[in-house]
Amino acid sequence: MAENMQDTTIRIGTRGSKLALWQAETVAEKLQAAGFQTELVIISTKGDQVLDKSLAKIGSKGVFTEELEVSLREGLVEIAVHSAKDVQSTIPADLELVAFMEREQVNDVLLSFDPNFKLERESNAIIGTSSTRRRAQLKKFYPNITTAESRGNLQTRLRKLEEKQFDALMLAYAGVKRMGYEDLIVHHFSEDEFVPATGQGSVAIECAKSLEPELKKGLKQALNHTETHVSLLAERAFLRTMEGGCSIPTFALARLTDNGICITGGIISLDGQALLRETLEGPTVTAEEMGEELANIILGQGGDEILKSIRAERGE
Ligand SMILES: NCc1[nH]cc(CCC(=O)O)c1CC(=O)O
Repeated sequence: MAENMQDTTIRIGTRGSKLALWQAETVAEKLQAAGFQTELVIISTKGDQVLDKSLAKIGSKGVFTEELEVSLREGLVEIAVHSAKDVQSTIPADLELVAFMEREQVNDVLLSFDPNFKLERESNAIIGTSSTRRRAQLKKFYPNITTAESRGNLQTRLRKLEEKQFDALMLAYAGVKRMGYEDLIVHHFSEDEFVPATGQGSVAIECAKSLEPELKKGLKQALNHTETHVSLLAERAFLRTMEGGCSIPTFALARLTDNGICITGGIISLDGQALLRETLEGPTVTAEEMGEELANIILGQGGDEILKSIRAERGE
């Protein structure tokens, strides 16, 4: 790292939830190890403030990111830390994603306070989730399950589980692991059936395009995980081409293979009845093209109709 960077303090913008803080602190530690000074700046987002509506109903893009992006633009922070899953597929032209942190295990899990809880195919349990993707996938693969809305941060959702508002709570393994709730896991969903949301399990670092190039380089060196980055390029290109947004049940998961990169992605109708899913393999240099191609295949197979009917149902 350049000598003159040793004194640079990186102000890190983050949401205030426990998970967000864990992620921001992990970023801070990595930056400190690379010789930077750091400071956390907590910023509340619409997604933190509006808790009585589902994410699909809050609707606007960037529910968890917009206020952080404003702070970048106003020069209040040098970087913003996001769950990669929460970052819109197209970010504003004056900002950029400078790094993706190494991905955690990507699958979804079920949490319950009843250690004997077993998820059978015929289960008629009530499962808490606030994700349209998870609800649709549950309807498809576990048709007798009822889902219940569970907005709020992980602690709030666990309280709802404790109050027995549902029998089990469905979450990303990554957040559960980071918060130390692994003891409550009663089921791991397969990532073949429950293909995760784009970016699940990775942390994305955003900055202003105008940040000094040397500093950007230093940040990238300290924080970026190349394999994760390539996978997320493919997944985000898929999402961008699908124009999915966070409340549409699209999904995509890319992984590096011996020969290149493999991406699986698709879309599922809200009632779980129509599921489109395809896999492409190719060289890593074509990661983004593959994401786009995969989306075009899915759209051509009827994905465009599924998107249209979801938007019509919502009155968009
Ligand atoms: N929008 C909520 C959100 N954003 C990131 C995570 C978990 C961590 C991750 O997937 O990286 C979660 C909670 C969840 O889906 O269970």
